[in-house]
Amino acid sequence: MNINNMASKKIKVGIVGGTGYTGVELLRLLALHPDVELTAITSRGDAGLPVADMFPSLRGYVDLSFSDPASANLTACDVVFFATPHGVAMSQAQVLLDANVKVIDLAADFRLQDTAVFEKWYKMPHSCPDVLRDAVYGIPELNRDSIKSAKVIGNPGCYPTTVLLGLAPLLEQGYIDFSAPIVADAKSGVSGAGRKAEVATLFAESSDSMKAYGVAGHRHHPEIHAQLTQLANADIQFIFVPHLIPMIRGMLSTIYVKLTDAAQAVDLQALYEQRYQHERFVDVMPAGALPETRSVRGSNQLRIALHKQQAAGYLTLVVVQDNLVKGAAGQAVQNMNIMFGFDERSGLEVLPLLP
Ligand SMILES: NC(=O)C1=CN([C@@H]2O[C@H](COP(=O)(O)OP(=O)(O)OC[C@H]3O[C@@H](n4cnc5c(N)ncnc54)[C@H](OP(=O)(O)O)[C@@H]3O)[C@@H](O)[C@H]2O)C=CC1
Ligand SMILES: CC(=O)N[C@@H](CCC(=O)OP(=O)(O)O)C(=O)O
Repeated sequence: MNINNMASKKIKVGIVGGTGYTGVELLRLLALHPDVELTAITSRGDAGLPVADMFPSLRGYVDLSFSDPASANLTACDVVFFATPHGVAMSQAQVLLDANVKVIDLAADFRLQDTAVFEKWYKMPHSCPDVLRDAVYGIPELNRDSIKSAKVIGNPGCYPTTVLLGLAPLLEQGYIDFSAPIVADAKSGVSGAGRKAEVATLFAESSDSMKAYGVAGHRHHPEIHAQLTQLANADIQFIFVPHLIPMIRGMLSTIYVKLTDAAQAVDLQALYEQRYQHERFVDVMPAGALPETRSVRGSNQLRIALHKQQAAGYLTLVVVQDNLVKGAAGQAVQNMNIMFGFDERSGLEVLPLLP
């Protein structure tokens, strides 16, 4: 599609992996997007099934049926979202790019520029390093200008979005004392693990319990580390521990940082408010507020609160988001809006659901 026509004409959108949690979340957001025509939604096992038969929440809004990924007419789209496991998008990206189709991958295929690091953590070779080189890491509040002209977006992991947006204002000003490691203690609802059947996410295993996991190493550590290093222009020590908690959606990250002497004389609350004042989807709450995951459920909002820590010189940040929205599908739609010159808020002005 010619970029000059974009304001008037709907773009054709394909979703590979329409039966998973981020896939159905993309459908929920895109079904009401004024500039989008849903064109192809894939499933390997349920090709031919009307989407609304699997997801009654979409009855009356999505009248397409699933198509098999091998026969779906994805090259007729303007953009294709991959809401699939790691490794799927990179196997198809070049064919789509050759057909002038933009790609937004919700998995990790285009997040890590260092292919050796990707291969170590994802246990597979990277099949298209050339495409990766031109891909943009899709956090609009940090990379908006690059996203505008991107053809391929590596949509961030859910945990990294909370940590990076939580720390960006301090890193940009050089206000973190790197003599102590940055610590991020993060919690996710079970939808973060996807819809596929797994013992760990069975009701009886996860509904009345809480656990840390990936303590020895989680694949979001190198993703966060790479972005922090870039933002800080310095190598930093970073400790990250994710936890699974008994709720369906939502993510809360508590981040502990040591401040430089200079930062301790600064009004950091004012710094954060100023840094994010024009960002529709980042809310800096009043100093000392206690953000709750239910305050963002179903919305693309991410909320941050600053707390001066009892230990001298430390700051604690509490960040919440919905892992399926700002942590995945909502951020992907925000990226699409920027890539196609739409209003960044289109399809995303959804209020959080409470209670
Ligand atoms: N859940 C979350 O909170 C977040 C997830 N992500 C990432 O987004 C991606 C999707 O996650 P999520 O929706 O939770 O995962 P799900 O397990 O819920 O869904 C995966 C989807 O991929 C499809 N699929 C699986 N293998 C293939 C394949 N080889 N070719 C084509 N389609 C395939 C499945 O459909 P079918 O079997 O019908 O073909 C299904 O629709 C993952 O990479 C995940 O890491 C990122 C941020 C947050
Ligand atoms: C609760 C839970 O299991 N969460 C997932 C992270 C979801 C996500 O963002 O994953 P990707 O980086 O794989 O896209 C996990 O820790 O594996």
